[in-house]
Amino acid sequence: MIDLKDLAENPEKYRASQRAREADEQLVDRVLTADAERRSALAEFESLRAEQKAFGKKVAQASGEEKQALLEGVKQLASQVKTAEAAANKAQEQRDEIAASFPNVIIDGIPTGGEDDFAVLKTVGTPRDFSAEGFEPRDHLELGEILGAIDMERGAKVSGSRFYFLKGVGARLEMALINMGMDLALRNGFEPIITPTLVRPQTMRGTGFDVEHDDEIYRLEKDDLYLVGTSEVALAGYHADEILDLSGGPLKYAGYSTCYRREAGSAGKDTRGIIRVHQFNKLEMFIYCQQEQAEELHEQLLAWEEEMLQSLGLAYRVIDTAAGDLGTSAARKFDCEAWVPTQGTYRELTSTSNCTTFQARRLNVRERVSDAEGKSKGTRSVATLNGTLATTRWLVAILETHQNADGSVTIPEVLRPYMGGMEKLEPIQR
Ligand SMILES: Nc1ncnc2c1ncn2[C@@H]1O[C@H](COP(=O)(O)OP(=O)(O)OP(=O)(O)O)[C@@H](O)[C@H]1O
Ligand SMILES: N[C@@H](CO)C(=O)O
Repeated sequence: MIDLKDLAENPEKYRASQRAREADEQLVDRVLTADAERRSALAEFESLRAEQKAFGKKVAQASGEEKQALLEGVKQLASQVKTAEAAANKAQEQRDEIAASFPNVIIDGIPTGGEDDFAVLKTVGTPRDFSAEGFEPRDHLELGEILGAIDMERGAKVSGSRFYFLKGVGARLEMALINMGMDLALRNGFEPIITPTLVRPQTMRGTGFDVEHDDEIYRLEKDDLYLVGTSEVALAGYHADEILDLSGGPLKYAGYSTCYRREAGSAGKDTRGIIRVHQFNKLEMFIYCQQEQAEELHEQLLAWEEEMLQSLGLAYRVIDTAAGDLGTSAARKFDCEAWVPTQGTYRELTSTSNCTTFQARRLNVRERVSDAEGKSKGTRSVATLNGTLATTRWLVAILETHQNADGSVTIPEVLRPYMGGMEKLEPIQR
């Protein structure tokens, strides 16, 4: 949820944000109008309530015929108060609904426009030149099959398209990657956490998902529960309706979960292998912090993602996502895209978002504030941030980048301790 007081005081900032997102800037005026209507309906209700109270006193003091006459007025007033209360509640609901549809206000200076208007912030590492090495690289699925690591056919037999089995060294490689990421997170003060993957609608909505219209989300109708596409959802809901003590620094969680995505808008896209699947695993960083710390911690999240990518020997670039591709909750988002040799292009492996106070407002996560003398000044919203530390999709870049002409794959050194010291994945005999 945006800060409605700030919107009322600085409407132009919100209009500019909407323009940068290529979204409807008139939404600003609709929120302002809905808020004015809410205030006026509330004022009408309160004034009638006051009148009703005063009238009640008058009736109590009256007697006989005068009282009988006044009682007629009591009935009439009660009915007016009821109508005004219903109108005030409705106006409040309408204001809340329209305000909830307003996306986060962007951080000044990020690229404007849509999906293709990102800015490349840097490119790190050099893509491996297979033609110079004299062999044609195999794609991750071919490698996965000859290594006995990925089985798409049986995935489709059991669950349908975009499902797969990770097995043998494939299963081990993913676990190794997650454990390596978890160790990095632990070194940097994150608390490991395994989250629920089914959440209530209010948790989804609070995180910024439009459960009524988002086709990406799997829903369990009978139970009114949603399967998460990222543990960010459960981690954002974790401290809902709480007042946090951030005096000792930010709260940092490293959440591990399976993620589910319908990929409804991706028909025909990435149909081969495990780039775009309905179910994958992810290690997620999630931070609750003071508002002033959010931008610096966002850079830090990006740095941890880059540390993972670099230590695995992957070539990648970092992009600053354009406003129109941020999603509802983010004010700024950096993606890291790793080079995928057989696609001759960079593909997204990580995404880190600064959601400023947007999710915290919706989920009512606050902290206490005090003045310089330590006198309490009430509470205010915290900021939230998230970032990907490892996912199943990383196997695509790792397998393709580190493959050898004979179909084996050299395991990056940093992963070896997590794979019992193994140095190479060897093709299996079938
Ligand atoms: N359908 C999917 N299959 C496998 N991995 C995925 C999928 N969707 C997302 N991921 C992984 O989760 C990370 C974070 O998800 P995010 O929501 O940023 O993806 P996205 O923007 O939908 O990415 P893309 O459009 O490239 O699928 C991605 O960087 C990727 O590693
Ligand atoms: N939760 C974020 C970062 O992983 C996402 O899914 O994009």
